Amino acid sequence: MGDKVDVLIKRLDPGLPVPEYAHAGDAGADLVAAVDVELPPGERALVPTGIAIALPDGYAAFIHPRSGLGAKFGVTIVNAPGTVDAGYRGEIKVTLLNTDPRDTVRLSRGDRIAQMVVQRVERAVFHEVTELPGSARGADGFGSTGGYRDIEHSREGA
Ligand SMILES: O=c1ccn([C@H]2C[C@H](O)[C@@H](COP(=O)(O)OP(=O)(O)OP(=O)(O)O)O2)c(=O)[nH]1
Ligand SMILES: [Mg+2]
Repeated sequence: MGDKVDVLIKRLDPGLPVPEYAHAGDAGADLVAAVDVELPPGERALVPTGIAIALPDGYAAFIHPRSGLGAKFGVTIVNAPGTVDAGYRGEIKVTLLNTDPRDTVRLSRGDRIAQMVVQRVERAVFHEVTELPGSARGADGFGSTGGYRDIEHSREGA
């Protein structure tokens, strides 16, 4: 196990558990929904988790989707990964999105809906320049290295 960092946590809803890592070595601690949530196809909801935290300076927490919710039901997070700043003392909330075009997804209070990764973060000092140093990639991006030609892509009815 790597370094550990102490994070203060306040339960805003004593009926819910504090976040837990499911296994030793997991990067993300699971967050639960504090309320029942119904997500019709294509809809999103801002879901409270019942917790607030205080991270040390130099850290942030990132709210990532759970792969199982994504793979089984198409549920993801609109602003993934959500960023929780070290100075934020409000309730952590998760912007769930149902990407499934047909099925409504119903989640219950206490269901694990997201995972929180606590990381050390650097603060940049920005130095404005008129010319940036050269690099191997330069301005290439957005598929410049290829690999997309064999991907099938079509629109219904077209
Ligand atoms: O998934 C998220 C993302 C953010 N937050 C909280 C913690 C974060 O510190 C605060 C602000 O987040 P962000 O900076 O991403 O949102 P913003 O739209 O830029 O709001 P603000 O103008 O308050 O910075 O909202 C969450 O609870 N969940
Ligand atoms: Mg912001």
